[in-house]
Amino acid sequence: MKSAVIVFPGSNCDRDAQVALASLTGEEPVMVWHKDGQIPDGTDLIMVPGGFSYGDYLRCGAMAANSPVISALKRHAERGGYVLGVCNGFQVLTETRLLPGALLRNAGLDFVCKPQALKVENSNTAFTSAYAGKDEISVPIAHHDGNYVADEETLDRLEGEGRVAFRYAGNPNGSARDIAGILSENGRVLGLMPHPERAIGGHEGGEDGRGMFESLLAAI
Ligand SMILES: NC(=O)CC[C@H](N)C(=O)O
Repeated sequence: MKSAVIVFPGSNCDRDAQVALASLTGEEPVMVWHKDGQIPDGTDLIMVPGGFSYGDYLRCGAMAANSPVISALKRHAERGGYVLGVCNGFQVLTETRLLPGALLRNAGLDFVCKPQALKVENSNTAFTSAYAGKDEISVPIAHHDGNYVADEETLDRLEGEGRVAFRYAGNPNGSARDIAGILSENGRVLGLMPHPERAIGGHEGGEDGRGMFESLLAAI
């Protein structure tokens, strides 16, 4: 599987993403500086990592969503390529409109940083098939703007189309309908606030994040 990780000024989970992809897919991802604007041909998966792109100024992800690499990201998604946006990456994907809705300040106004129980809401997707038969997993969260909102019609559509991939078991941030991660219409773009790349079985946050990479490997 050929993957790329986009790096913005202020990304801070890009190296975690690099380590997770290299160790779980067997191939080093290409690290793409956002200003270069180019994604190598033949890339299967683009990962938009977590962090504080442009210092979270204006709105989290808003400035990154206007950077030169975004047109290549959109072309990749339009061609049916896979995209995984984690935390700040999820915020970037909503700001680019590759995913619907928005991520607002946590309802409690605090930065939340802890292991988080998640319900696997749909294990019949390219990102979640490895979780089949597993209802609940634990993946770390670390954010201050994870409060997912969308209008009722959009939320109903996401649920009706099986595009809610993960829900929080114990809502940490006020997200509508406990939503932790959603898919695009074609099921190939996943945005989620929890960090699977920090839970791959090392010394950090357990190993329940591995399933997302293993599912992708099987799908691709
Ligand atoms: N870990 C992250 O990606 C943080 C995301 C974002 N900057 C927030 O705090 O909401």
